[in-house]
Amino acid sequence: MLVFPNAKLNLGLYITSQRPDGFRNLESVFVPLPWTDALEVLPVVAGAETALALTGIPIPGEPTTNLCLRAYELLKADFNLPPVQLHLHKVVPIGAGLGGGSGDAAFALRALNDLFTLNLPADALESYARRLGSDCAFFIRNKPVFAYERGDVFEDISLDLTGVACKVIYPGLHISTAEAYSRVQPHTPRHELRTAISQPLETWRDTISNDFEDALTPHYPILGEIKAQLYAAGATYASLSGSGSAVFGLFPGQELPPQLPLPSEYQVWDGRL
Ligand SMILES: C[C@](O)(CO)[C@H](O)COP(=O)(O)OP(=O)(O)OC[C@H]1O[C@@H](n2ccc(N)nc2=O)[C@H](O)[C@@H]1O
Ligand SMILES: Nc1ncnc2c1ncn2[C@@H]1O[C@H](COP(=O)(O)OP(=O)(O)OP(=O)(O)O)[C@@H](O)[C@H]1O
Repeated sequence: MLVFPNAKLNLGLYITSQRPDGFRNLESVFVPLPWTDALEVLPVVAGAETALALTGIPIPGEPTTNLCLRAYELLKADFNLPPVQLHLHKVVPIGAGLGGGSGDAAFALRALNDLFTLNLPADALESYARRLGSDCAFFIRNKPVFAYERGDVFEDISLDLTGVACKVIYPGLHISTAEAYSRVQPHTPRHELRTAISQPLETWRDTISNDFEDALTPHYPILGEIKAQLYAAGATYASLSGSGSAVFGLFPGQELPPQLPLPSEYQVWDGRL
């Protein structure tokens, strides 16, 4: 079985309070971003052991800690799964605020559920996904939502950005999620995100922000420079995604986002949502 785990964008992100479990409560709108890895999950021949092959962008850390394998182990603990051969081809930048690893984990759960006919409903898959990371649960249903608590509890919203031209720029700066959180002091959101997101996209520049962006930009000025470049190129809305360092711009009404003169080492995704 071959699947294509996508990334996500955060439209607005507010860190509202510290939780007793060490995590923070947040409010954000998540939307799928069709920048994808490729993941193959195959049952192996009798006698062979579970293995993971990795190609594409190198992933820091031991392959045994890869979220795809952790997803398999989680289900194997509850179901009698046979060994599998996994192949992950990594394309989505890591440490970018795009949820790349989380998408891999959630798509691995979904693929194993389908391949071995476990018949787990979405609620059950979300519970497994939450155990692998805060962002993982979003990728089970993989549709625009308002997210709260750890970013893993969802409310439906009527937001349709299908076809909107989008540019995502990753400047090669790996910002660890834990470091990013440590730089933000939780506070009451500046805007009511559910109300703001329901207003026309043209208003978002003044009403939707990302607390990580405010906290990280003074330390990493390049983030502000990329955002300014996107607005100068005609973006209607631009922001850091999640805890960065990827910055995106939305260009509604345009066939494709404009080309920008960017350093060749930057990773860029151009397309339509
Ligand atoms: C920044 C976001 O990408 C926004 O969608 C997510 O909140 C990050 O989610 P994630 O990468 O799945 O993060 P996790 O693997 O669950 O947690 C990594 C670290 O981030 C911090 N963390 C994460 C989520 C959260 N709601 N509060 C936190 O304080 C914790 O220090 C945790 O140890
Ligand atoms: N399949 C995977 N893809 C990417 N990173 C993985 C994967 N499996 C495990 N990891 C580990 O997770 C770390 C990246 O997590 P991190 O949260 O920084 O980035 P991310 O998942 O790409 O997106 P985000 O920044 O939105 O959380 C890597 O350093 C790596 O050790």
